[in-house]
Parts: sequence; structure tokens; C-alpha cells
Amino acid sequence: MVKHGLWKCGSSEEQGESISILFLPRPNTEMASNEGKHQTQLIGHNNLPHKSLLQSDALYQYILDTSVHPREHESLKELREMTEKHPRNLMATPPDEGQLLSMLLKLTNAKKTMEIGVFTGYSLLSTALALPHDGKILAMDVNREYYELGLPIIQKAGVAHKIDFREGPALPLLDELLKDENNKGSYDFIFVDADKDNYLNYHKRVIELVKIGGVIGYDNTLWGGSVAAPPDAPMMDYIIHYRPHVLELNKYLGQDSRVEICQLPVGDGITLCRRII
Ligand SMILES: C[S@@+](CC[C@H](N)C(=O)[O-])C[C@H]1O[C@@H](n2cnc3c(N)ncnc32)[C@H](O)[C@@H]1O
Repeated sequence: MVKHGLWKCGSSEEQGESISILFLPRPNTEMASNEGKHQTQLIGHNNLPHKSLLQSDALYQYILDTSVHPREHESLKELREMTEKHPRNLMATPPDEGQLLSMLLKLTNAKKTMEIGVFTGYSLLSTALALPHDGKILAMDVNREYYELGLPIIQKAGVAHKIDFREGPALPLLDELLKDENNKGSYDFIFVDADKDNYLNYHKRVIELVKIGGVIGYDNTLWGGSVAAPPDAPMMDYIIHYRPHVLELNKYLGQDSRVEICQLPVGDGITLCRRII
């Protein structure tokens, strides 16, 4: 049976809701042959096969084995393995997405970046390793304890000096940044991976902070595949709760003339926005 899961989360996890998976049927799968009926199944952290919307576990494993794990920096591997033991490990950015972020940062010669939603720091460390020695990352998370779990590994990797971590809700921090005209249009790259119900609020702000030609990446824009599910498909409560926000963001970005966009089915879906005006 092919499984399609919701792998990442926003503030619902902060509120202690349970984590589970939304299964969606696909043509030519066991589910489709079952008269096309939707099925749901609860599944815990430890028995999830992978974080991806790809059509099979084997295909995703092939990508990991062939292109991702052999090239993963030893510190990223250490951080990933440490995070796998965390009860909320589903929040972590998967390694293929970390590789994508690293490639983007290098292709765009990014130097000044921002990350909203750090958790234990997989995407943060991917970013820090990809930036030049004098690169900078303004990293925000409501929970410093998560960040501090990965910090010793980041320090050991010799890239902690690039990170300016701020604890607290990101919106007021962004509003504070916007008070200084020098911050506007100054960021090369901004990665948004936090509370999904605020993504449009983030967009209104980060679009002013990213430079023209710079890139904003919004994570989880396929929301476990639920964005294309029929409204009556069985879904977990937190999926239902955030789904309208993700749908609204996707619709908004699809029409926002200030950016060119590209939505990729990597991880839980990432939408890249290149600011053009
Ligand atoms: C999906 S996780 C981030 C995963 C991370 N990018 C990684 O590589 O593992 C979401 C994070 O957003 C944080 N968060 C939730 N609401 C937030 C808010 N309003 N402002 C800042 N951070 C928030 C959570 O504490 C959590 O660590």
C-alpha cells in the first residue's frame, strides 16, 4: 500500500496535539482498487517509512541512498540521527530538502538569510554550512530548547558564528525588523517553516525584507497531500485546521505578481518565491 503522509507541522504540535498520518488514495494502488474509498490510519513517529509525497517508499529510499545520504555532511547526519530520537521528530526538515536548500543558497550566492521555524536545526545547519564564512542567518523560533538540542552539533561543525538566534513569535520580530529601513530588501534568502496559519502574515512582511531577485521558501505547501483531497476525505483534526490556511497561501502565491514561483514536491512540498518587484 502506498502511503501519503503529513510529515511536518506547525503550532498544533506546540499545543500538544497527536501526530498521525493522512492516507490518500492514488490510482493503481491497493486503495484505489478498494472501490476508491478513502482510508485513514493512525501511525506513530517511530514506524513512519519516510517524509515524502513520492509514490513509493522504495523510490524515496533510492533517492536517499543514491543522492542524499552519501553526500550528507557528517554534522547534518549527527543532527538528523539525534533528532530522530525526539518525540516530535516529524517536525524536522528531511535531508533531501536540506540538500535542496543548500543547493539553492549556493546557486544564488546567498549571504544574508533568515529562517522562521528552527526546531532542532536541520535546515538551519544545512543553511549555515552552505553560506560563506561571513554569511549570516537570523533564526527565529518560539522554543529555544529545541534549538539548544542541536546547538552543540552546530558549534562542532564550526558554523555557529553565522547564526543570530532569536527566541519568540516571529511576527513581532519581523515587525521590529521592518521599522528599520536598512533591513528592507536586504535578505538574499528566507525560509519559512513555522505556524502555517501565519504564513500569509509572514508573506506580507518577508516580501518587504527579501531583496529583489532574492528567494523566499515556504515549507509544507502540499500539507501531506491534503490540498488536493476532497473536502469530505477523512483527515486528522490538525490537518483540517491548517488546510484552509495552506490552501489560501497557495492561491495567494499563485496570483502574487511581485514574485515568480515554483512549487516542488520535495518533503511536504516547498514553494519557492523569487521576488521580482
Ligand atoms: C516544522 S518545525 C521547523 C523545522 C526546522 N526547519 C527543521 O529543519 O527541523 C516548526 C517550528 O516552528 C516553531 N514555531 C511555531 N510557531 C512559531 C511562531 N509563531 N514563531 C516562531 N516559531 C514558531 C516551532 O517551535 C517549531 O520548532
